[in-house]
Amino acid sequence: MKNIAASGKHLVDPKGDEDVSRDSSVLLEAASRLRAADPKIVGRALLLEAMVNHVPDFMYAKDRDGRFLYANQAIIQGNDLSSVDDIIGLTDFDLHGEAATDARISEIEQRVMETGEPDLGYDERAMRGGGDRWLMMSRVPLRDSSGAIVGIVGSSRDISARKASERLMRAQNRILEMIVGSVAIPELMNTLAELIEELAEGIRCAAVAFPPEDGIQIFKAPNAPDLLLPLFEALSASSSTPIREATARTAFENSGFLCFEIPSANGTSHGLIGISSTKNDLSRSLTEFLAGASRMAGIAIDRRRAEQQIRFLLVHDALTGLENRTSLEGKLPGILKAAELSSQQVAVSFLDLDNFKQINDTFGHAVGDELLKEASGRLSSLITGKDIVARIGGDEFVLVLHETDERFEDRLQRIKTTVAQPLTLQGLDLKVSCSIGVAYYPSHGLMASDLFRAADLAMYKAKENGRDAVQAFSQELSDSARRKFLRAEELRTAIQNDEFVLDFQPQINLTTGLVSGVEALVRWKHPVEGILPPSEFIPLAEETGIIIELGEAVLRKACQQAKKWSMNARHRVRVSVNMSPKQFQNAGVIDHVKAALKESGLDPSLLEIEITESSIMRDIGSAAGIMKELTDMGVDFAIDDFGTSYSCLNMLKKLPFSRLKIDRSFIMNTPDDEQDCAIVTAILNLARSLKLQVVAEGVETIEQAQFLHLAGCEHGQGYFYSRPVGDLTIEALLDKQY
Ligand SMILES: Nc1nc2c(ncn2[C@@H]2O[C@@H]3COP(=O)(O)O[C@H]4[C@@H](O)[C@H](n5cnc6c(=O)[nH]c(N)nc65)O[C@@H]4COP(=O)(O)O[C@H]3[C@H]2O)c(=O)[nH]1
Repeated sequence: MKNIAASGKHLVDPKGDEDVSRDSSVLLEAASRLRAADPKIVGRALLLEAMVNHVPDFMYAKDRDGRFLYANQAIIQGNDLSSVDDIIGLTDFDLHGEAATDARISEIEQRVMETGEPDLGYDERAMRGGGDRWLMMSRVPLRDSSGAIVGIVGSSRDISARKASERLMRAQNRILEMIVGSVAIPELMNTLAELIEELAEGIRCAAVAFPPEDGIQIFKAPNAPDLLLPLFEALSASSSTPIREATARTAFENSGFLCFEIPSANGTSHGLIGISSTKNDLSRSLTEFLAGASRMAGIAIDRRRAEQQIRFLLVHDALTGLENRTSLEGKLPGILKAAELSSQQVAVSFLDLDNFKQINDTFGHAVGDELLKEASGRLSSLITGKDIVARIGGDEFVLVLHETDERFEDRLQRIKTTVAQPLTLQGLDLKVSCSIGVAYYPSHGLMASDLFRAADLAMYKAKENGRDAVQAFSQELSDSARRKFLRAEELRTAIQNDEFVLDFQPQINLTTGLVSGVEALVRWKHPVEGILPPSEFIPLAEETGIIIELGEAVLRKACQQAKKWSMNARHRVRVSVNMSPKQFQNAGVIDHVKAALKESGLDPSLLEIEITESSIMRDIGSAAGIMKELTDMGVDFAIDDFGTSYSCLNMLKKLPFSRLKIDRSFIMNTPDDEQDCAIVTAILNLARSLKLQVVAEGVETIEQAQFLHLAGCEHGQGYFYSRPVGDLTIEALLDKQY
C-alpha cells in the first residue's frame, strides 16, 4: 500500500485493504465488495477501469480536500506521470502550483460539494500546455451510499481546437464588419494586425500598406518586433508598387516572417501582412485563415478606396482632379456672402480653350485629355488662397478670384498668357490660346447664377471677337445676347413660315465651258429686312441647333428643284447642297437625305453633299459609315473649303469623296501670288493621285480661270462665271448651252 502520509494528508490506497481515508467511504465500499471476491464484481470493476482509461476525456475523482482519489490515463499522461499511484493523494496545487490557485479550481469544487449543484460544461484555460489550451470542465458531487457528499467527480475535454476555430471565426467576422463598415485603412490594418496576434500565443504581426500615391504605411500589433521598422523605413517613398512590395517582402522574410499579400481588385498589391510565432510553427488552419484574411483585407481596402473615389468624384472632375460644378455651386454663395460682409469684390470668370474641339477631333481624345490636364495644372498653379478653379465641362473652366494687390484684369491677362504657353503633347508641339469672360460681384450680379450667366456671355463675346482675349461683362453684351436670342426665335418662325429660298451658283467645266453642276445657297427672305445672306443666320442656326431643321428644309427644296429640272433633258443638272457639321453629325442625317430623295423622286446621282473637314474629324469612323450608306445609294460627296482647317490627308484616302473644292482664299491671289499658285498646284496633284475631281471656288477673274485650266483643274465656280442666281436664270443658262 502506498501512503503519502509524509505530506500530512489523508490517503487512500486503491489496492489497499486496511489504511483508508475517512472521506473515501465510496471506495471503501467498493473495496469491501471486492474483498467479497465476487468474481463478477471484480470483472465489472476491471471493465470499468479499462473503459475510463480508454476515454480521451480527462476523468477523475477527488476527496473533499481536493486530493485525487482516482484519475484516468488521459490525466496521468497529460501530467507526465507514469501511473495512477503517482497522482493519488495529490492536489492540483501539488501538480500545478500557483496556476491552480489562479484557475480557482478548489473554489469551484468546494462550491459543488457544498451546494450539491453540479458545475457542467464550463470552458477553462488548461493549466498545462500553454495559454491556447482549453478544457470544457464538468464537476458533480461524489456521494457515498448514504447520499453524503464525500468528494467530487470531474471530467474535462480538450476543446482547444474548437476554441481556436472560434477565435478565427470571430476575427473573420470582425474583418467582415470592417468591410461593411468601410473603415479607414489605418484602422483596418491596425485592427487586423491586433486580431492576428490574438489568434494564438506567441504570434507577432506587422502589416504594411502601399498607398496609391506612393510611400509606405507601417502597422504593428503590440507584439510585432521593432526590428522590422528600420527595414521598412528604408523603403524608398517614391518607388513603384512592385518595388515597394519586393523590398517589404524581403524585409519580412529576412526577419523570419511569413508573408501574405493583400491583393487589390486591379491585380496590384495593397500591402503585405507579415507574421511569425515565437512558440510553435504556425498551424495549417492559421495560415489558411491568414491567406483568407489577407484577401478579405484586400476587399476591404478596395471598397474603402472606391468609396473615397466616389466621394472625391462628387465634388471633383475625374480627368483633371479640379473641383467640379457641384462643388463650385456649393461654395460660391458662401464666398459671395463673405465678400458682402467684407465689402470686397469677387471675379467670376469663364475660361474656354480656343479650338479645343478641333484639336480633339484632329489629334484624338488622348491628346485632348492631356491638354486639359496640362491647362488644369497651369490654372491651379496660378490661383491662391481661397480662389477656386473648377472644370465645369469639356474645355470650360471657372475661376473665382478674390481681391489681391494685382488688378483682376491684370491677373486674368497673366492667366491667359500662361495657359497659352507652348507645350508638347505626345510628340506634338501645340500652342493653345484661351478666351476668358469675367463678371464682377457685386456690380454684374449678386447671385452666383447671375454671375455665371454674365461671365459665360462675356466669354462668348471674347470668342466672337477672335478668341485669345479677356472680355468683361457689360450691359451692351447683355443687350446683344438678348437680340441674338430674339433672332434665334425669329429663325425658328421663319422655318415654319417657309421664308427660306435657294439661289444656285453654276459650276463650270473648265475644258468645255459648260455647266457641270450647281451649288444651292440658301437665303432668308425676311419679311422686314429683305433678302439676308447665309452669313447673317447660318452661324446662329449652327450655334443654336436650328441648322438641323433648316438644313432639312434646304435639302428638300434642292431635291425638288433638281427633280423638276431633271424632267427636262436640257435642264438635267447635278445639285450640290451644303451640309453643316451639326447637321452631318446628327443621328437622323441618313433618314433626312433618304426622305428628301424619296419625296422628290430625284435620281440620287443628281445630288451632291458638300461637307467641311471639321464635320468629319470629330469621328471619322461614324462619318465613313454615313458616307458609305449614302454613296451606296448613288449620292456624291464633295469636301468643301479644302485646306482651311486642320486637314488630315489620311481621311481623303479613307472616305468616299468624289470631289474636292479648293477654298476661295487660295484662288483669290492667283496667278500673281507664287505661294498660292504652288498650293493650288499641290492640291491638284494630290487630288489627281487620289482620283478626285476638283472644283476651284471663288474664281473672279479670267486670269484665275486660265491659271486653273492650265494647272489641270477640271471645274470652276465663282463670280467670273456667275453669281448665285434664281432657278429660272439657271434654266436660261442651261438652255443657252444647246
Ligand atoms: N467673294 C466671292 N464669293 C463667291 C464667289 N463665288 C461664290 N462665292 C460665294 O461663296 C460662297 C460659296 O459657298 P460656300 O463656300 O459653301 O459657303 C457658304 C456655305 O458655307 C454657307 N451656306 C450657304 N447655303 C447654305 C446651306 O443651305 N446650308 C448650309 N449649312 N450652309 C450654307 O454659307 C456660305 C456663304 O454662302 P454665300 O453667302 O451664298 O456665298 C457663297 C457664294 O456666294 C466669288 O467669286 N467671290
